[in-house]
Amino acid sequence: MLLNTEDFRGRARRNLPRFVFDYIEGAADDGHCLRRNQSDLAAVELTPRVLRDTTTVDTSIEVFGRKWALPFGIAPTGLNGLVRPRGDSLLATAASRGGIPFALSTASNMRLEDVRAAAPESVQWMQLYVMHRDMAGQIVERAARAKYEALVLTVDVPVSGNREADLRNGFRIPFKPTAKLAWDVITHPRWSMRMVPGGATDFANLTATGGSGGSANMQAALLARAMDRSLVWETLAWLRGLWKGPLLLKGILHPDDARLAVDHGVDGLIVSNHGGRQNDSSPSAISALPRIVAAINGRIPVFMDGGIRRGGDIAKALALGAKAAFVGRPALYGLAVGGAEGAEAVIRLLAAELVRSMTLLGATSASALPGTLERANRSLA
Ligand SMILES: Cc1cc2nc3c(=O)[nH]c(=O)nc-3n(C[C@H](O)[C@H](O)[C@H](O)COP(=O)(O)O)c2cc1C
Ligand SMILES: O=C(O)C(=O)c1ccccc1
Repeated sequence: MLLNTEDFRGRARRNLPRFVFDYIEGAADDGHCLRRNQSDLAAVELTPRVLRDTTTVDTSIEVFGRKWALPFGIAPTGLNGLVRPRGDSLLATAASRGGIPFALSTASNMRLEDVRAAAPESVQWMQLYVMHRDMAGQIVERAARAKYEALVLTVDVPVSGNREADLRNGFRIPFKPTAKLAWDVITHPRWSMRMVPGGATDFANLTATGGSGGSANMQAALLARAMDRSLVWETLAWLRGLWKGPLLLKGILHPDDARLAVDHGVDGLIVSNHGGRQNDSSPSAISALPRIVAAINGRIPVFMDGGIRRGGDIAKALALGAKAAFVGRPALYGLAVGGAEGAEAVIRLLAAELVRSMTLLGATSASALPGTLERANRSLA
């Protein structure tokens, strides 16, 4: 029975070749940061308020003038086409059915225009990696034309984190097929067969989110996470010139960086340690959140991701001041288990858990959740 996201994780593990599952699970170094994301969420206490009318619980929020049915979205993840062919459009479809936003990674296996076409009416954001500024400029221009509504610049990958499982599996650049990889693929025939009609070529065509602009060099740079390391705060003016919509920074953990972001005209922040995949000594996202919320003091919306596995975790993020949370791996578990339907099932599961949590807490709207946080919350001391 698939009762929770952990059940989906177990099923995904069986369905996927080992190198794909390990890539999804991938954490930096010893996985301390990855585990911290979840253990610090587990330690947060919310104190119920009782005898409040909870006949109706409203989970919706408004972000940049758009309504979200639920206070969470799907985080940008690269190489979704490895999980399922056309994985990006399947996730976009699932998000659209759930009334939540989908963020497309620069490292998508599909053209950004095609992903937008899968869910033209729903909220879709574009995540940006800058390997080369010309290339980034082209992606931004295309994203604007395809009506992506916000641009998310990820700032915590100046270089790839050290993912030793990927190295051991031979899943790296330069890519060399090995007997071990071949065995991995052969022993997962359902996955392999799905890849045959086009998925494999999708993957071979990883084109920096869409074809035209992506030279072979750029693709290799993206896969190796070889980013332009000369990006600095002043560079944001260049992006602001290219992109007129909301601009967010993803991967902020230090309150001083949060203040700098506001000073440089950024419209939103995603507090994140990249799901524990980058710097292993980083604080958990949930523990970094309150200090950043305090530094921002309501000037721009603050989002978070990292370790969300239950609807109750979303309630905790909102209680600590996040406007909404994002989920990375759980959406991929759903995708691996059942395509768009599987991802939608994960969204519905998290939604049902969230509504139950809010009802138990006596919070009938997202904005009521901070009130369930007691001053003397032991877990936040
Ligand atoms: C397989 C995988 C690929 C990812 N690729 C990207 C990416 O291309 N761009 C990005 O900004 N973040 C990427 N992330 C980070 C996610 O956006 C998000 O920060 C993280 O997954 C949240 O943690 P969670 O998986 O515990 O929910 C990736 C994460 C995973 C698991
Ligand atoms: O693995 C990741 O976390 C990630 O951000 C990424 C970057 C480039 C290509 C694929 C994934």
